[in-house]
Amino acid sequence: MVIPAAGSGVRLGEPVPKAFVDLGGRTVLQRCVDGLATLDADVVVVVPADLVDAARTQLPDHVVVVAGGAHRSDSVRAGLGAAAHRDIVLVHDAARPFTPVAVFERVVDAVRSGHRAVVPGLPVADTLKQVVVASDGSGDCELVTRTVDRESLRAIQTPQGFTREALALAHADDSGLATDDAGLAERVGVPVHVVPGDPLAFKITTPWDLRIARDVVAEGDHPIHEGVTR
Ligand SMILES: Nc1ccn([C@@H]2O[C@H](COP(=O)(O)OP(=O)(O)OP(=O)(O)O)[C@@H](O)[C@H]2O)c(=O)n1
Ligand SMILES: C[C@](O)(CO)[C@H](O)COP(=O)(O)O
Repeated sequence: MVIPAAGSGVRLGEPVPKAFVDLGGRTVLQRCVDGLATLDADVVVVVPADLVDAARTQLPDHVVVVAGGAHRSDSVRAGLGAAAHRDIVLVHDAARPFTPVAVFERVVDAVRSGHRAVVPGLPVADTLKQVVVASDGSGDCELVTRTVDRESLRAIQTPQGFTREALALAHADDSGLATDDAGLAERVGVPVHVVPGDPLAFKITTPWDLRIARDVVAEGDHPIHEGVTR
């Protein structure tokens, strides 16, 4: 499994890169790795180059740590270069530290059942509108051009699971960039299937997300805490 954790967390705005932000005495990255303890997985963590040594001291010895790149896709490729040769490879954001084990199991089961690329996703709850910059002098307002049919939309999470062949194909162009690995797979014609995600697999992206994450830790009521080393 590859854990991209080399982002800087611009939208979060903390003084340290997002994976190294404290969540109740453990970093985001440590909590993410803790949550994998019951899974049979070889773990490669990808961190900013100047934090490789720090990550090695903070993580269990069996975790391989490598330096990432400028974009998420570059970091994933760096991780793949150090990953064990498994038939199924998962890519999972460090920034989703509370992802329940059941989501990993759903993704892996779907790949085992014959799908080459599988992602967890949730229905979209909000009404979605497409906008353009208003050109009628209405100041900061944007102009709605249409309301999007949300019934066919899914908000996609990680872990994303692939056959080794499909993920290698997705990353064969080593300059390919996308916000997720499934996006690269789609581009090369790999069918991507969606299984149910979980609200606890939310990504810590903004200060609001960090606040929720700290509440989750303080309440200690999330399922991954059951039987998992904290
Ligand atoms: N060059 C990068 C960019 C992102 N990531 C990782 O990819 C995951 C999802 O990325 P995101 O949440 O967008 O993280 P950041 O890029 O850090 O966020 P921002 O865009 O706000 O800077 C995170 O675990 C992040 O550390 C990475 O390994 N290497
Ligand atoms: C991989 C990802 O977390 C799936 O939702 C997401 O695409 C990462 O990119 P973002 O730009 O941080 O949303």
